[in-house]
Amino acid sequence: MLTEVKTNKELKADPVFGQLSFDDHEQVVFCSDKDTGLKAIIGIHNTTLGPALGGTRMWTYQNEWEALNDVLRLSRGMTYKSAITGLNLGGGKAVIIGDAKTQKTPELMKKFGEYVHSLNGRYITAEDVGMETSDMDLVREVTPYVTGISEEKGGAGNPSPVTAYGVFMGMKAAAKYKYGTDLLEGKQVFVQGIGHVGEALVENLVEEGAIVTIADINQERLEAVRSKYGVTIYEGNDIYTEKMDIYAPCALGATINDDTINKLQAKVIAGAANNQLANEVKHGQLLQEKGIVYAPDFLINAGGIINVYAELESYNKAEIMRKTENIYNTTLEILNHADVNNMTSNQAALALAQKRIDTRKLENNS
Ligand SMILES: NC(=O)c1ccc[n+]([C@@H]2O[C@H](COP(=O)([O-])OP(=O)(O)OC[C@H]3O[C@@H](n4cnc5c(N)ncnc54)[C@H](O)[C@@H]3O)[C@@H](O)[C@H]2O)c1
Repeated sequence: MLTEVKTNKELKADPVFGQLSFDDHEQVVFCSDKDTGLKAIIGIHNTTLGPALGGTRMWTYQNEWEALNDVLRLSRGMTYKSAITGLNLGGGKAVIIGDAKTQKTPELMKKFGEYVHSLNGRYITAEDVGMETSDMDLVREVTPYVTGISEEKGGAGNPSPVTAYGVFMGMKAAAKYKYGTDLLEGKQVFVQGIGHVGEALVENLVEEGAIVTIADINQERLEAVRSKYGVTIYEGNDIYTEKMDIYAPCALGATINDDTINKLQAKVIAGAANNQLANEVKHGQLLQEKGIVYAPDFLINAGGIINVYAELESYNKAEIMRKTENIYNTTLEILNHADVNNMTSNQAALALAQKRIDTRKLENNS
């Protein structure tokens, strides 16, 4: 085995604890297995409200820094998502470095499951980008600490349609706040990313009579969704400059950034992607100044976690949908709270979530 000592200059300073996104994570676990090619990172941000639950993402990260930053940002987001949704869950997330299309094997998934199991339930996994319910079924073979498994195996099934319904509810609430009506009929909505959630959102929007344009990097999916729902495929070069009422980011995060924010034509942003604001404080504030209503991502995309939580708490589909529909009320509450207290919607949502965590911490310590 070869090892190498690097100088301080060659080593980037404070790669884990020093990252801004580290934000007091309780635990970060690096998982590696030579035989299956597994390279994964599990982030456990906070377990005050319960075990850290969050999906596993498999993605072709440019480098390990990007993967680490992603898992830290995502697991922190899960803490606030569960807190604001009223679930007794903490925040965690996992990333697997690699191409889900070519590198994901049953052996790799089971090895990953063994790492999840080694945490004894402090972290419970589920699916995220690059994962299917069948992958969670494989993980289930080696650990009980997994949700999002198929209905045949006793799970609540694919959470994506429920996530999409919650996003739809959040979008309607944001429209109500901006336009005085939550009817989306006739509204120009751009859905960026028409994967599991994006497609189901398109279905909800088309049913309501919205004018939907879709964008994706996968041409096959674009054609399939167009022919199924009769929507328009975006053919331009820069979606951010297009005239639209509502922008629904349903691909990856950080699409609201220094580059895009000044071009954005939408009056409402409501989508499924996690961590849409590249910088929560700066970009949240810029959106507010531009009069763009931002429905916080971690608030409106909670349908999926409500769905998988049902597997732990044994509640039924009707209860899942009732809780998800309530995202409408919470979004309106947050937008009004932000307005009255002169804060951004993201800050208002974070504050409400943090309050619940702080209260529980006090109870736990007393
Ligand atoms: N699945 C859920 O229940 C759930 C729950 C909460 C949050 N989310 C978040 O919602 C987003 C979508 O999740 P999903 O399950 O639909 O994932 P998915 O992998 O099924 O779909 C993502 C889609 O985005 C497309 N895409 C990737 N990069 C793109 C780009 N630059 N421009 C346009 N399209 C691009 C992909 O081709 C794919 O079709 C993710 O950010 C995920 O973390 C999902």
